[in-house]
Amino acid sequence: MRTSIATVSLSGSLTEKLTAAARAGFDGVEIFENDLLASPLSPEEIRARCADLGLSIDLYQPMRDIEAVPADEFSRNLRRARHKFELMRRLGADTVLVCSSVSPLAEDDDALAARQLRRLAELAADFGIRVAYEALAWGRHVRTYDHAWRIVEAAGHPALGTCLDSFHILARGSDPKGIEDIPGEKIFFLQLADAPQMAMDVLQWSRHYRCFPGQGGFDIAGFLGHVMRAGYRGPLSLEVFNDVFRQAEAGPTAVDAQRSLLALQEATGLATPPAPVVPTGIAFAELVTPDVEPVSALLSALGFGRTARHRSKPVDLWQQGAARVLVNTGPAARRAGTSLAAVGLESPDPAAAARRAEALLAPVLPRRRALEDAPLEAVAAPDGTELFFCAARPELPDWRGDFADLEVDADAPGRAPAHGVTRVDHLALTQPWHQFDEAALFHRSVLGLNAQDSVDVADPYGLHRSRAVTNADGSVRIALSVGPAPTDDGARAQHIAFATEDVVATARRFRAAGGRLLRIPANYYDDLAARYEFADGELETYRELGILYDRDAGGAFRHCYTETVGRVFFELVQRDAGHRGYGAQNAPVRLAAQHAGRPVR
Ligand SMILES: O=C(O)c1ccc(O)c(O)c1
Ligand SMILES: [Mg+2]
Repeated sequence: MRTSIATVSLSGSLTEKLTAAARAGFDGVEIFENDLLASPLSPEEIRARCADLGLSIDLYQPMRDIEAVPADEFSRNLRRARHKFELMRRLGADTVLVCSSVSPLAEDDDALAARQLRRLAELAADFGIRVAYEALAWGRHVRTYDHAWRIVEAAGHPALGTCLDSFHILARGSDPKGIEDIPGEKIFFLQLADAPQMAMDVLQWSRHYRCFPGQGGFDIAGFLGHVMRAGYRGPLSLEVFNDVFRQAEAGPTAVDAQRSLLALQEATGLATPPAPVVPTGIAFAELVTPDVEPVSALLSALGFGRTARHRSKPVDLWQQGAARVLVNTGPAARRAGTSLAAVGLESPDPAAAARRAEALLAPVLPRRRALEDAPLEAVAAPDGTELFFCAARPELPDWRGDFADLEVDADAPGRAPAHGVTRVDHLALTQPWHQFDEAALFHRSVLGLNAQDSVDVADPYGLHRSRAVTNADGSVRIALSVGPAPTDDGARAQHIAFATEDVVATARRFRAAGGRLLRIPANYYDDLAARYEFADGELETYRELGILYDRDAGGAFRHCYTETVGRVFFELVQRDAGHRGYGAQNAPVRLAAQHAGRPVR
């Protein structure tokens, strides 16, 4: 279907918004009046710019406080409307949105509203314009879509129809099934927005927290199903008022928006992009570092062995059990400092995974490879992390073949789980402040992972939000989080959590090998003692080592942390099979301990 986006959803000047919308593949736009008023371009120039960019102007909006008012007020409203219709003619826009009145002058009189909207539609028809009447959730008298439709029906004019906006309908808890009773050709326009579930004033909710479909808590796919069954054939248009998107760069926001519509159309059967190929494991995590000594020291103390070296690049493979860490000291390291730059995802079909990613607008990365290297398909996540799709099947070319084995003597740490690390439990990636919702949608739609609920985590200097995305059996877990300060994205922490079946034993071996664990305050253990009953000596052991403890219905979660190198630190995790969390309970204590251990900012 045709896709459209309201200019209010993107940041920047009108020109920047239009350019971003066109580049992201939108077919049209809703021009918001404020964007036009603030633009130095004339309506004719805006029209020409849109035409050059291949964008149609699908809607002009909003026209406010028109209907159900005293006669003298209404004649002033008609005068105002005539001005706007003349403007729309210059702009080449043929549909205007009229939202239900919030004016104290408006009367609770549907017959009057219908008569005046009919009069407005007659005037609009003279200009070849259609009027789409929308119920604002906070309208003075008209707040529901069925009420707005009753008035439109009573007015009975061909140039008057209704505009359905998913936010207004779902935020009020209206049953969207009744949409199917509206004739499709009378639904003149459809606006889509999602929002996180919140208990707050609906106007504030709408003006600050709307997000793209799939990023909030509404069933937008179910909603769209009703609209399609009603027979609507106009564009799918996004109208998102959001404090973060207003500040973020328009280009990436527009791509995020288009991705949300692709995923939505897939969910409603309106489009069939290549199916998701869900990753089946973490093949490797790749660190880049200009400072290889502390990274090597940490990995050695954790029980990893340097088992292989890339044949043509300055990249070493460190391994323990099925946990593999690539340490890259090449040019990227000098740019980025020590950071987690790439993740190898085991994929049952890497080529199909890449096709899916491309169809969902993930930037496909050039294959940087030497002649003999396995051709790895890779895309960039919103935070810049490179995701490699690695063959999980032995008969396909494998990244591992690019590495030549190093001599590892029988007793040295290496492939055997020397200190008890068996695999990667999860990766934790702090996102740039404005990309949290985008990141969750990206990992769900591009990779086919499931997103868990978002949790708030208090840091001494602000609030973090964290949301995990996982595959069904938990062999791929990525914890996405966002830090407190909008400008403070210089130090976005990242960590790799390694699984062990005995965190106490692994932690002890780590310490014996010279590793240092993050110190946790005694108050934390006093609180643990109050909350849980432990076996004799168990709590004392945790206290001694700095092991944190959490529990849910599925079992226990025990974990501890190493010191930080650059942006990166490591975690050791002992997870009972049924436990689904990541120690969110303990994260404030961990964050405070990490702040205490180094200067803040
Ligand atoms: O917040 C508003 O006023 C507003 C205006 C126009 C719309 O289409 C809408 O959904 C909300
Ligand atoms: Mg709207």
